Formats: sequence, C-alpha cells, structure tokens
Amino acid sequence: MHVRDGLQTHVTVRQRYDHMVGTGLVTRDPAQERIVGRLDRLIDEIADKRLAQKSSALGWLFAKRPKTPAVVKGLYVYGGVGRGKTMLMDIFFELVPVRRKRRVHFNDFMADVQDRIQKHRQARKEGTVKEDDPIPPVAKALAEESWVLCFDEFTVTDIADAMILSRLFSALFANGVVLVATSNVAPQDLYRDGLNRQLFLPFIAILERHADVATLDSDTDYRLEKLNRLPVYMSPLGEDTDRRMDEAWHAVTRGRAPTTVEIPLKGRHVTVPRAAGSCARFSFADLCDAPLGTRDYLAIAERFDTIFIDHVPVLDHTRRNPAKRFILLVDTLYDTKKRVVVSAENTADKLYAGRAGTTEAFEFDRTVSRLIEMQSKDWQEAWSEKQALAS
Ligand SMILES: Nc1ncnc2c1ncn2[C@@H]1O[C@H](COP(=O)(O)OP(=O)(O)OP(=O)(O)O)[C@@H](O)[C@H]1O
Repeated sequence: MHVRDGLQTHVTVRQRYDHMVGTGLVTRDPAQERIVGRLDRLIDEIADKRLAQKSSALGWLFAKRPKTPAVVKGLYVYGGVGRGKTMLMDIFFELVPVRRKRRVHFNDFMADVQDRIQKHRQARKEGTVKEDDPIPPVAKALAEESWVLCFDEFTVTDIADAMILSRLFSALFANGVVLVATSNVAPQDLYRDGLNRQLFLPFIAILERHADVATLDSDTDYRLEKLNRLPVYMSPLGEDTDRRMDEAWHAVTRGRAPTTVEIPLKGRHVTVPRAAGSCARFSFADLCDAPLGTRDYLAIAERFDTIFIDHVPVLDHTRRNPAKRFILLVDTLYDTKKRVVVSAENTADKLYAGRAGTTEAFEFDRTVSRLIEMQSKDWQEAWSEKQALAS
C-alpha cells in the first residue's frame, strides 16, 4: 500500500498483478512485469503532480512542494495482439489516483473530437464564439474534463484525424494532459502508408516528447490461448447454452458489433446474418433448412475462419434434406479445417436418431466422428497454427 498526502492510499499495479497471478487469473510474464513497473512509476509521478497542484491551490506551494516534474511523461505501449496491453492499461486506469481521467478507444475519442470541432464551427457561424480556430478551445475543454487520457488501440487511418493530430496533441499536452496508450505499432509506423504523411510526421515527434515508448514483447498471444480453451460444442439447448454461445461469440469477435454480409455467388447471394471480422454466425435453420448446397458452404468457408452454428436439432429420416445438408456442411468445414462452434440438442454421438443401417445413418456416422474430432485439442491447436502462419 502506498500512502499519499496523508489522505489517500492506493494499491499498486504490481500488487494487483501479483494478486491476479496468485489467484490463477493470469500467468506471470516477465515482459508484462516490465510494463507493470513503468505504470507504477507513472502513477507515482502523477500522484506527485496532483499533490503539487493541491499544495499550490492551498497556497503552501513553496513550503511543501515535492520534487515534481513540470510535465509528466506518459507511456505508449505497443506490441503484437493479445499480449495483455489493454489488460495492464485497464489496471493502471483503475488505480491511478485521479478523478478527471478518461479511458477511451482511440477511434471513439477522435470521433468525439471531430464532433466538437464541427460544433465549434457551427457556433462560429452563428457568432456565439469568437475564435476561428476550433482546436485550442476543444483541446482545453478536453483537458479540463480529464487530464489523464488512456487510449486503447492507438491507430491512425483517417486522413481527417491524421491532419489535426499534431495541433490537437500539442494543445492537449500544453494543457497538462498525460497520455497512456496501447497500440499494435510503434509511433514511427503510425499512419505508415497514409496520404500526405509528411504533414502527419510532426505528430510522431510530439508524441515521443510527451510519452515514453515501450514494447510489450511477450512470446504468448494470451487471447489465442484463451480462445483455444473455449468450449466449441455445447448441449443441450436452452438459455444456459445460448448464453455460453453468446459469451464465446463475444470472446472471438472481441465485442465487435456484427453486421449482415451478403456473399455474392453466381447470380445470387448467400446471406450471413451475423458476421464480425473472420467470424460468422448462423442458426441451423439458416444453413440447413434453407436450400443451400456445397457451393454456398464453400463460399462461407472461403470467407470465414470461425463458424458458429446455433440450435442444431436431433435429426432423423423425417428431416432428410436438412440432415443431408448438415452432412455436407460439416464435410466442407472439416475439409477446409475451420473452427466450428456449435450448440446442439444433444451430444454429437446422439445427434442422429433415424433408422440404423440406412445410407444416411452411415453418412451421419462420419459427420459425428468429424464433429467430435473438431472438438479435440489437436484440431484447435492445428487451427491456431494455421491462423498464426496466415497472419
Ligand atoms: N499473463 C496473462 N495470462 C493469462 N491471460 C492473459 C495474460 N495477459 C493477458 N491475458 C488475457 O489475454 C487476453 C488479451 O489481452 P489484451 O486484450 O490485454 O491484449 P492486447 O495486447 O491489448 O491485444 P490487442 O493488441 O489485440 O488489443 C485478455 O483476455 C487478457 O485477460
């Protein structure tokens, strides 16, 4: 426990991390521990600065002023996906002893900035504000609302954003803002192939002047590890299974909002009701009650790596066509080595309740065996390796 200005105590990032390791929530990772140390140092500096501000406000600035840097240098952490950058930043965000703090996805922040700029321009037109340049007042307002800004996924792809970043962040830093950010790229690689990049370049120098740059170069992609432990076959059907399917979907899509996608196929379309990145989600009815065929299944498999199928019923000879389509579908997903997440009325070995000895029953045996193999650890590992090679 740290004691600060006799009033406040705070748990350190290190203590929180050790606790998470102790309870088995995370595995100890030396690369992460290095970032933990830096985040704690930053918290100390921020706490000192806050104390200095308080002292100053109380008028005993000269008597009691602690050694405080005039400007606190933030931290920009970059590295591969799933290394734990966001997790560590979130711990920092929670623990940093500051009220005016904001944690936001970088894209959302920039959307907010552009919105405020628009509003300023409108107000200028209407004559309710005098300043022509929207950036200084927008930056000032943002800094007043929160002086510790934590950005998740710092990335610059939009030219409108790229062109204002230098001036925006110069103004934010001039107003005392401390930046903490996670990113998949080093500052020099931001907006790498962007239009008019030379106009963006000064931002990199400004960023590096106001934030230390650290890489989280852990060997493990923890997200992938976690996903590999996901249940991929859930039964029986019911609310509980639906909830677990939703959780798995949320985990693989990282909470992205799904959209409907139409895959064009000679003269028609295959509709994917829910798609997010390389993941697609269907119900059994979408795929097997509707009159789809091998070409449709192949088109789906070409486009997506992970396929969710909700509500597979127990099948028998009374539902011949859906059963046949399901056999085709599983064959296609098996041959193309996809990750398949299924909710079904019963376990794979009890999915066919038709007459034994018929052609369908024999074919279904193969489907069952494949479905079981696709649930195995080996299958999941092979899938991950394929993903790693592809990326
Ligand atoms: N040391 C660890 N042990 C176990 N799980 C971990 C560890 N570190 C992170 N995780 C888990 O791995 C997942 C990915 O972590 P996180 O989202 O923080 O990664 P990231 O580096 O921000 O990835 P991205 O760059 O893709 O946003 C999270 O679910 C997190 O809880």
